[in-house]
Amino acid sequence: MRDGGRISAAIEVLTEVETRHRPVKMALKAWGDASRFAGSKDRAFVSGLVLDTMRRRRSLGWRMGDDSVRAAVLGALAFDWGWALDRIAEACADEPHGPGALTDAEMAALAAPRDLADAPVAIRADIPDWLEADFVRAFADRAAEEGAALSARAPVDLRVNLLKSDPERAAKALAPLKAQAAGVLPTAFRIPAPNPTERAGAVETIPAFSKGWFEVQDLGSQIAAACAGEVRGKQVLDLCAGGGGKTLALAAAMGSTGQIYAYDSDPRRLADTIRRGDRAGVRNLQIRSPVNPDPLKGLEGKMDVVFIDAPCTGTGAWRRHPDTKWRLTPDTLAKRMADQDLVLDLGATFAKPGGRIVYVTCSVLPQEDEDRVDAFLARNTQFTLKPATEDPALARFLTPAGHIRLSPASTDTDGFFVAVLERSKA
Ligand SMILES: C[S@@+](CC[C@H](N)C(=O)[O-])C[C@H]1O[C@@H](n2cnc3c(N)ncnc32)[C@H](O)[C@@H]1O
Repeated sequence: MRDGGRISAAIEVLTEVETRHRPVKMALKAWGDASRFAGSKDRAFVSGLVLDTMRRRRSLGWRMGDDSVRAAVLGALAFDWGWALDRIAEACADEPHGPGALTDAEMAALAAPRDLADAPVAIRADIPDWLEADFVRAFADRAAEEGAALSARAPVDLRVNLLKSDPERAAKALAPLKAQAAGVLPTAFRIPAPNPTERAGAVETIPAFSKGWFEVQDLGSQIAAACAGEVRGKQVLDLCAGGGGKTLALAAAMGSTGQIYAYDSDPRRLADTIRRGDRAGVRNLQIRSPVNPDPLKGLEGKMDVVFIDAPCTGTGAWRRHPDTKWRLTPDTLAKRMADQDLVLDLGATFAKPGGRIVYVTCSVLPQEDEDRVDAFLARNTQFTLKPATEDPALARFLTPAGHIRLSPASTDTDGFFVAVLERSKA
């Protein structure tokens, strides 16, 4: 495909997403299925342009002085991809597949865009208006900067699985992917975000991946799992195990000692945990599926650690799922907050005296983070707040209140929140 056709395809997909409220993944797949002539480079171009436009949808509209999909796509080419005006004009005017010649207004906007510094915080942060107050509450005068960082492309992070490998051997295996040690944790590696239109190296194609030497896991998620502290020989319940990202990190930290129980209210999600656990060489995992009666029977009051990777709005992962940013509603946020209260109260029943709850969200919204913890502590007086980590390497991420708060702008990770709550010994 020529560039004009690719740009038209991106406009078509985004229009589908915005007018018919289709998830971007589905709209891209539908376009791909209907465009058998499109090669892998075309597909990477179109999906890259669609996602980059979605990431900065509002600020692109502001800079172009035009909120249309077409203007935002043209803005993404100019301001994010660094295309010169001539190149954009030529591609757009390319008959018969280009999206049509640039108008005078488009040329003027591309040549001299409006200054983003004059825009309201929600536009500079590239967030819906209704979330501006929450971002200001979370980040004060850095709200726009944090929102902008959540609108960038994300790197691919990997966790070396110590049950199967070690950082030195994994580094050699990962060399073809240009992965570098990420710092902070010795097991964390990072492949930088690819340039626009470039395809990221496929981690799954490295032979060491099928051998279970490493997992794809954001550094923030790895730090959150590390907040469980010393887990060797312990009884650990991963109450919201989902596809098993944290379960596997916890199991590796346990070094096949003690016992880890993985539960999720959605049994389909646990299927991945079983498969991934096998590949990773995990030997101390018990799946507690809700398809069985009373799946958590026998664990009440016995756990050293109850890990709660709570259902949340996922605002901290907007770099990876930019369409969820525009689909989020106050109603969904309220539902997630109710879910969080529920899983915290449920989790409390499994902590033994002196045991800990590790409460994690991948959201930066205080209503899902500090507020849920405060509400829990008010309801459950036998729990007290502890510093979220005792690891000196992670202490720099602690807030004055003792929580961990991570975000792309401040810690170069996805957005995460961690709080540790300890049950009294009596
Ligand atoms: C953030 S995701 C978990 C991600 C997973 N821990 C990982 O690292 O890959 C939250 C999970 O909570 C589960 N969930 C929601 N409500 C729940 C409940 N009441 N009890 C247990 N799990 C619940 C969801 O099905 C979802 O899989």
